[in-house]
Amino acid sequence: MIDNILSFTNLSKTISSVSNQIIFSKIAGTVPAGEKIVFVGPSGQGKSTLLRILGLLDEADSGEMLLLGKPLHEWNPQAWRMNVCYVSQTPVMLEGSIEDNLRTVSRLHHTEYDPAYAAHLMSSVGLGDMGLSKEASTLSGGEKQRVALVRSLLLRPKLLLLDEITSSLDDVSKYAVERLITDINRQEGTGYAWISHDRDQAARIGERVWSLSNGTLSEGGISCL
Ligand SMILES: Nc1ncnc2c1ncn2[C@@H]1O[C@H](COP(=O)(O)OP(=O)(O)OP(=O)(O)O)[C@@H](O)[C@H]1O
Repeated sequence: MIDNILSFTNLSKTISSVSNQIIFSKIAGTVPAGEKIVFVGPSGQGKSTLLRILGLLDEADSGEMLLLGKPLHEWNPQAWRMNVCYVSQTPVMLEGSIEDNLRTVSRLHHTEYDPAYAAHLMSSVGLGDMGLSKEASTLSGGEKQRVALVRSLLLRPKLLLLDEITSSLDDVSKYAVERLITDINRQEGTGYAWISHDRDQAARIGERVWSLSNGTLSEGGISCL
C-alpha cells in the first residue's frame, strides 16, 4: 500500500533570465493519498512555479520527485501527466469546439472518451446548458476555466494541481466547482493541492495547508490560516 501519491525533496528553482533569482531552494513536501491541500502565500513567491514543476510543465533545477513511489526518471512523462493534472488560472483552449477540447485529452492519452461523464462534469460546473459544439475560443474567461477543469477531470487523475481555478467565477459557479472537486475527492480519493488567495475558500476546501514564503515551503493544519 502506497501512502503518498506524490513526494518531493530538495527541489530548487532559479529564474536564470532575472539575475539568477532564487524562487525556492531545497524544498520538500508530500501529498498523502486523498489529501486536500490548500496552497497559500504572498503573490510572486513561486506557488504556480512549484505546481507547474510537479505537473511536469516546468523543470526544477535540482531535486527528486516520486509519484506512487516511483522516481520521475522511471516514468513516461505522459503517464505522469495523466495521474497528476495541472489546471491553470488562465487556461488555453485548443482549436475547435468545446467537445473537440474535451475529446483531445482522451486522444492524447489513449483513453476512451466518456460522453456521459463529460455531460455530468459540465453540468456540475454550471455549463450543462452550453452546447458542446460552441467554438471554445469564443468562451468567456470563467467558462474557459471550467471547460479546462472538466478537460482535466475526464482523465480521472490521482492528483489535481489547481491554480486559482475559480478566480474568474461568480459565487454560484465558484461553489459549484468547490462542491464537484470535494465530491470527487470523497468518492474517488482524488487528492489536490489548490492555490487560493481567498481565506474563506481556503477554509472550505483545505484540510492541510502549504505555505510558500521567502523560498521556504511550510506545512501545517488548517488552523494555520
Ligand atoms: N518563465 C518565467 N520567467 C521569468 N520569471 C518567471 C517565470 N515564471 C515565474 N517567474 C517569476 O517567478 C516568481 C514566482 O512566480 P509564480 O507565478 O510562481 O508565483 P505565485 O506565488 O504563484 O504568484 P501569484 O500568487 O501572484 O500567482 C515571480 O517573481 C515571477 O515573476
